[in-house]
Amino acid sequence: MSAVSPHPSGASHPRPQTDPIPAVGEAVAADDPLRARIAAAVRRVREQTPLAQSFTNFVTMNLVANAQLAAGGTAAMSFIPDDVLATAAMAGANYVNVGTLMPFHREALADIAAGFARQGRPWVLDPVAAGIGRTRTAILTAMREVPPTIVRGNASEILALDAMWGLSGGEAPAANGPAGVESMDEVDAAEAAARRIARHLSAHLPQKVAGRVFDDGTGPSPARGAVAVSGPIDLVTDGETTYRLPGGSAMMTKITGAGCSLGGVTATYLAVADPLVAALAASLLYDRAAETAEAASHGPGSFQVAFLDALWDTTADQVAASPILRAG
Ligand SMILES: Nc1ncnc2c1ncn2[C@@H]1O[C@H](COP(=O)(O)OP(=O)(O)O)[C@@H](O)[C@H]1O
Ligand SMILES: Cc1ncsc1CCOP(=O)(O)O
Ligand SMILES: [Mg+2]
Repeated sequence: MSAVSPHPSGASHPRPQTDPIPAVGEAVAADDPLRARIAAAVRRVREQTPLAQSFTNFVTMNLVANAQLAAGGTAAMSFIPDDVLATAAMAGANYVNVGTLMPFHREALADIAAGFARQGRPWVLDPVAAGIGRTRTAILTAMREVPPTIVRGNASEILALDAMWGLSGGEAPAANGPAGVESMDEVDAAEAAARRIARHLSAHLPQKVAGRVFDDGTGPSPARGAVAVSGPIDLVTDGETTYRLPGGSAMMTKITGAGCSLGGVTATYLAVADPLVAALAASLLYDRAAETAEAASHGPGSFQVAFLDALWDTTADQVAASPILRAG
């Protein structure tokens, strides 16, 4: 379907097409326990208003905070290591996004990642524009030994991080490389890299993170990290199983911060759920909210407003009832 949105001036601006794309895998059954865990995470965020702290870029920081609040959480943005680590002691989870870099970020983020590992704090990394620039490469490379709990990025960023961390055992996965903050690679091209990164995160989970038990009694399962690869069909994996999440709206590519704020909301869910459920719940909430927002808007400005409202309005049952495909 490619709706052409009539512009008030009478001009028309073709909207990006959200094509129904066949995805691989078998449909997760309506009564699968995973769906109940996803619904419980969405409800817990709305009931508990968890704090997820963000060290994030200056371009989309406001949308990150507003999306976290619309999903039911609270926000705090910090940059100085002692401030970040003091706040981490009271936050349910944390978020680091390397979109815009300043000279002090290299030392600060090394201290922060080491502090999260030492304190056993869960955190999400969005490796924005991974592969671009010596400073960003040094920052992301240094995280290899003190990695996050979840990585959320587009396909090019995931491929670049896998290569940067040397996880492919020398096999250089074919990658087109990022075009700034946008992806030039297909989501499925990043599946093997995402699974390798998820297994690396699992092997480095601090005991305090791995041992978390949640209100619904879930955990500590064999705790695993998770990787979310965003795009036309999102892909989420814990390194053992891969889930594909069709749907959403291509209008998300016309607002800046869709991916950054998805990382922030993933951290909000990580405060109350295990990494896999947190990554699934956030990605599914975004897809359902984007569909609602596309139907209620006529351009990127009204889309972003409608999207925030839809993050607020989409119910736990709607998120849990989403199309989810599971592959080995
Ligand atoms: N072509 C598309 N169709 C539907 N949803 C999309 C499309 N591209 C991106 N999205 C959605 O937009 C959000 C941000 O993803 P993406 O644009 O890949 O991140 P980034 O902005 O970090 O590159 C995700 O929720 C993703 O599902
Ligand atoms: C445009 C831009 N430049 C540096 S960070 C940023 C925002 C990227 O946001 P997203 O990855 O969500 O599109
Ligand atoms: Mg991004």
